[in-house]
Amino acid sequence: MSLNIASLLVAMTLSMLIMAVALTSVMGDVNRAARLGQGGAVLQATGWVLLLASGLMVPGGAADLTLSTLSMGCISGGLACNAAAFELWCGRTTPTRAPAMVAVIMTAGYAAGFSSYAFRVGWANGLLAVQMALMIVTLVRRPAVPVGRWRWLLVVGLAAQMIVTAWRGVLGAFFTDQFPAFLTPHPVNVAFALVTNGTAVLTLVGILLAHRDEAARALERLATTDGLTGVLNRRAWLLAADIELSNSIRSQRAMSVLMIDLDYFKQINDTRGHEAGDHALQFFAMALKAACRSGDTVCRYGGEEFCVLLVGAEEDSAHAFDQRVRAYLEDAAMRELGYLLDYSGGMARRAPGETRMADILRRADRALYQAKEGGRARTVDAGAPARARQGQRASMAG
Ligand SMILES: Nc1nc2c(ncn2[C@@H]2O[C@H](COP(=O)(O)OP(=O)(O)OP(=O)(O)O)[C@@H](O)[C@H]2O)c(=O)[nH]1
Repeated sequence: MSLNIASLLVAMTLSMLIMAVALTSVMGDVNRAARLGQGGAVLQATGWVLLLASGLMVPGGAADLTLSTLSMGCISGGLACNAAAFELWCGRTTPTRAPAMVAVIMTAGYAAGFSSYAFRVGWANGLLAVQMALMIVTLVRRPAVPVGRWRWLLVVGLAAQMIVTAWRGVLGAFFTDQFPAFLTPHPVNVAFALVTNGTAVLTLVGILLAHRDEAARALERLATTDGLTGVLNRRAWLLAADIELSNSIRSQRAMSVLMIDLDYFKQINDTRGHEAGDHALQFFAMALKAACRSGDTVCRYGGEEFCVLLVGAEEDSAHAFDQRVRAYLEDAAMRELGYLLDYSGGMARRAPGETRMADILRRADRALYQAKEGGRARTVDAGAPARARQGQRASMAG
């Protein structure tokens, strides 16, 4: 039986090692969260190798103390890495330090109390169970970004591992005669080896799925946002605008569009360089976003052209938006860019019965052209025709 638990632990360690190596080699170039996940897998596998190696040393000797302490540091450090990885994947940008602090306290306490078997087994397993509880809390809390159902799989695995780990600690600390050595074939020890192995597999699956989720999100971001300014690109904005147009028709809500073209932008590029031009575009996109209310959407329509969809905005609030942006530019452009930045704008609103975004945009574009023709640095309001043309009404009915 003692051979069985030893072989179980060796098999578990081997599979952890294989998974850690596979994980680092198949994932390629990865972000911080995935690196932490890989680091966690490598540390835990190393911890178990060291723990098994410590069993070959003279019990209680210096080598046993060193290897066992290092193994505890690796195992709990690995859990702390995984906890941080899961937090990042759940969209929390600054992971809590609690799991890492527990790892440090556990390893230090383990080394200090190593001479007492009951203490070190109770202490180490108790605090490892606390780390698992912290990871469960991380995964159960509502994520800040959409996360797949994989996290519930991990929660179940971690909960099982936490229970057997805590139970193992209680046995070692208070019922030492039932669990007098690392390889004692107590059912809880066997369950511990099996569950730890199962959770390691689940963690690997979780890491890969989370990595896939994140790659999908990154792809979506790339496909929908403008790389330079971070606002929506034209395609994504037009999709969002169509949805908003339907909402606006259904709820009889107003909707305005402001089409913007920066004035004399070519001069900025020509006199200050392309990088300064890029910086001006970023600054301007930020100014537009800052002036938006919740629900409004900004896009880079192309080159130095932007479009803003003002949800629920009648004439007054659309003009107020335009004024806010102009006031901000007047106040901040010189300070931030070292020169004045201005724009021409064309504004249009949805007419009653109007169902095509293209028609609203066409009016806004015409108004923008008039603003340019009129001397720039102004916004022309095309307003909303009293009612949509006959053809538009027909297409609505169809
Ligand atoms: N730096 C930078 N310049 C860009 C980018 N996209 C377009 N441009 C430049 O924007 C300039 C637009 O020039 P024009 O269409 O003549 O417009 P303008 O100089 O603003 O003149 P008006 O619109 O008539 O006031 C061109 O020089 C483009 O190269 C970009 O991503 N970065």
